[in-house]
Amino acid sequence: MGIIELYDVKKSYKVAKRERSFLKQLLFHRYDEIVAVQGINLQIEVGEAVGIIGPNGAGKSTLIKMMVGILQPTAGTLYVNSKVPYKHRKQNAKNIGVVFGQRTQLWWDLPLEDTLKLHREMYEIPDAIYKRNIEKFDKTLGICSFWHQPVRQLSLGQRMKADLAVALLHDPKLLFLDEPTIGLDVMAKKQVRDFLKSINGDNVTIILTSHDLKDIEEICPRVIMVNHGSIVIDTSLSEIKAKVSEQKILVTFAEQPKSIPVLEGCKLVSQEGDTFIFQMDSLKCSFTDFFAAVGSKNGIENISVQSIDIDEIVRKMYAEDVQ
Ligand SMILES: Nc1ncnc2c1ncn2[C@@H]1O[C@H](COP(=O)(O)OP(=O)(O)OP(=O)(O)O)[C@@H](O)[C@H]1O
Repeated sequence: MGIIELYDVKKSYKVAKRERSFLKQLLFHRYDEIVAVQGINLQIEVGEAVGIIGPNGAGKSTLIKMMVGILQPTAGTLYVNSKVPYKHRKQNAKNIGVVFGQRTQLWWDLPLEDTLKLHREMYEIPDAIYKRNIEKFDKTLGICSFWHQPVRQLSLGQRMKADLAVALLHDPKLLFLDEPTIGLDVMAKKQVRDFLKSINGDNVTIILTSHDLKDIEEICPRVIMVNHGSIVIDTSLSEIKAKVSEQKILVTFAEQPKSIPVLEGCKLVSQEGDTFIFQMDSLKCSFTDFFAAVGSKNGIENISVQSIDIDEIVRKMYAEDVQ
């Protein structure tokens, strides 16, 4: 059995319908139904690191909230650690860690030290494990350098590190993260990503949602793309990249080009200084065709090929509403 299993899970929200007249609004309580998740089947095994991506409003947070036990599915069955999360919220909480980048579990006016000690009491963490974990988090995240500072004084990066320490203090085997690197600088992002990779190496299963695809690319071998409440892709980012047949060709001409030929499957997209940037679909146009057409009209000084950036690929997939 997987650590997470979903069978035809659905979730819809009821929102009060806005009536045209105030009287109608007062007298009738009518509702609209928003379907956030529609019939998802999914299995995640122990030790996996899975990235959940999708455009705004796709249903990612709703999906995670059901796994965490905050929300009850409207239909279908969902198991986390063989338990139904919303029915066994306390027990589920003992086995999972949760980090929501936009919110914090830390006590705002207390130093980090006090939140961690409170957490130790709540989760009945033995002293030896508490000590071992604090040492580990200090070594990897440097938490002791801001140990005595009230949380409200911490920088965003320090707060995220503190949140990770709190979420993992009780040694959960499953960690949920929603936008863990939002607002962090490049150094802090790297530290958080390295840390997550290392705990995944220690067999902690990771479920991560992020709009920063570098998080996904670095941490998650498996990627699930959600759109309109359904899973539209379940694969790896390298698979997604491999399926994309488009490439960027950067050309510097020996002198100002006389004319740029029109070629099927290849278009000039921009120019940066002396460099002309073409986008070529290798299914429609070969490199030889490109070279023959463009190079025969103008002398080429330098040419290089770049694969399309992952952000660009996924942005395009969202825009095309992939099915
Ligand atoms: N509490 C709620 N009440 C009513 N509708 C909701 C509620 N929460 C979410 N929704 C709706 O459900 C749909 C899915 O929302 P959800 O927050 O799960 O998407 P998301 O993929 O996490 O989006 P984002 O990337 O912007 O965080 C959206 O249409 C949203 O408006």
